[in-house]
Amino acid sequence: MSVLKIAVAGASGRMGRMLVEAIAAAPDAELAGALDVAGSPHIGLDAGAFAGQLTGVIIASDLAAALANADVLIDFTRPEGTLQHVEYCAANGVQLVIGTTGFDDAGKDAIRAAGEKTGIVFAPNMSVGVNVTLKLLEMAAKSFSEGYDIEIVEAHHRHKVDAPSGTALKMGEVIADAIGRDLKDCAVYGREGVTGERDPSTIGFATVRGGDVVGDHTVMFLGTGERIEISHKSSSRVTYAHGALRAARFLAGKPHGLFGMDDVLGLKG
Ligand SMILES: NC(=O)C1=CN([C@@H]2O[C@H](COP(=O)(O)OP(=O)(O)OC[C@H]3O[C@@H](n4cnc5c(N)ncnc54)[C@H](OP(=O)(O)O)[C@@H]3O)[C@@H](O)[C@H]2O)C=CC1
Ligand SMILES: O=C(O)C1=N[C@H](C(=O)O)C[C@H](O)C1
Repeated sequence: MSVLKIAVAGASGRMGRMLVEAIAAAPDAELAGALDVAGSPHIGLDAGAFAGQLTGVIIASDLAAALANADVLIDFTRPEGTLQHVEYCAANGVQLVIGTTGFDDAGKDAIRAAGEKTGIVFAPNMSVGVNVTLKLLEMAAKSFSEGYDIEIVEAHHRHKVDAPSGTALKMGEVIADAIGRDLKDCAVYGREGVTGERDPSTIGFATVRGGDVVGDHTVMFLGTGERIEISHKSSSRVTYAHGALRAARFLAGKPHGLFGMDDVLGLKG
């Protein structure tokens, strides 16, 4: 069995810690590097220290050194950090699994361009459940395109820095595509004051932040006399970590190309 050598960016973060644990538990994967930002108090610690299971890999801030032995970098950090990593990986043939959310259009374009040089899986949510939910939403949206108002509600922990979540935005995009709308034209991000009656062509978003909510998403199709709700709730970040590992395995033998979790999970079409 060949062993996949994986480096983790944001190794001391909520997802980074979970990824280090998941890699340690996987028989076909090995932790090849652990990155964090220069100045982080976690630089110099063993990457497994948070889980009480030493890995022998020290958290460092030198990108080239951390990636020297890596086939793939798994990155759940912040857009500005991820984009630096993307540039380096594209130039040096390191594959990437990107879970970071909150990119602007220029950031997404940079990732698209990097996909011509190295293999990349880029998805705002790596859980199997959310990606199957996206398929359900595509189907539902086609049936509820007339006479139903569409609203997306998401809730996350108090530490989350971007809103709406990348998953909520992806849900909006999938629904808009399915019914021939452009999310850029029809999204409404929150309401306040005298808003007037609801425009039926819009897709509304509402954001809740608080406590330790791992990640909840509900799409409502609100009609006359009935309401359909499609929900996904994460109870542990392990589901994202396992999805990211599946994405890293999927990239083996793919020298370039930009892929989504629908490619990884065989959900396309
Ligand atoms: N696709 C998916 O399935 C999922 C995506 N996410 C996304 O992943 C990202 C991280 O989430 P989470 O782990 O909760 O966040 P955390 O804040 O817990 O962790 C972020 C990590 O990235 C590091 N970091 C911050 N800024 C930079 C930078 N400029 N360059 C390099 N590293 C940096 C942080 O270091 P320090 O602490 O020192 O600042 C920390 O180690 C978010 O965008 C989130 O939305 C989260 C869960 C699932
Ligand atoms: O920040 C998080 O925690 C999460 N972020 C992702 C998002 O923005 O959709 C995925 C998941 O919801 C958890």
